[in-house]
Amino acid sequence: MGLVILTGFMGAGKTTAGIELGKKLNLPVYDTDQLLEEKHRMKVKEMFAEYGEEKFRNFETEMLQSLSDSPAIVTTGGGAVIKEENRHVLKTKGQIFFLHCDFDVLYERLKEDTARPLLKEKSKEQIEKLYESRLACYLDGSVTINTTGKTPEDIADDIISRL
Ligand SMILES: Nc1ncnc2c1ncn2[C@@H]1O[C@H](COP(=O)(O)OP(=O)(O)O)[C@@H](O)[C@H]1O
Ligand SMILES: O=C(O)C1=C[C@@H](OP(=O)(O)O)[C@@H](O)[C@H](O)C1
Ligand SMILES: [Mg+2]
Repeated sequence: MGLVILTGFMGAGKTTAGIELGKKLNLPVYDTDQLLEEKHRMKVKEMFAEYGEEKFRNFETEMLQSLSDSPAIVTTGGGAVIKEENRHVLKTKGQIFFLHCDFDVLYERLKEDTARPLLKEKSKEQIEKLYESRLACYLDGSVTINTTGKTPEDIADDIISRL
């Protein structure tokens, strides 16, 4: 079976749906941001502030490479699939599901957020540009799950029906 990997833009509900999926499939759930926070003993936001995005991306690549391919749910950070190298690693370890969500819905979830460093001081238009620039990476090698208007439980059920 390998890993069941959730990707998608910030706010798509990867972390939340992954927890539901783990409960339903009785599998462990690993959130790569949480693993990085435990390993480096600081929040993602602090890693960006202390080391910058490039170094955070290197930490993220190391983390993805270190994942075992034993059955588990892996919820990634929204930028984990930007690098081709990372997409390749994920494809070899399991099945990738892209949680697609309409941008306006995502924006409503993200507009008050202060935990995600990439949103800081960005306009709606700038965030939408980032979303659009990443779409091809999310689509690469993945099964798309349309999440707009669905609960985390619905999303987990949809993923299970495609396993
Ligand atoms: N299916 C959903 N419907 C409505 N709100 C959701 C859904 N999934 C997640 N959320 C909410 O959206 C926000 C972002 O969810 P999160 O799981 O952290 O997304 P991600 O890990 O993809 O960035 C949280 O406030 C969460 O409670
Ligand atoms: O899209 C991104 O580049 C990021 C998404 C975040 O994870 P979520 O997608 O879980 O918010 C986190 O990894 C970091 O803030 C960078
Ligand atoms: Mg998350």
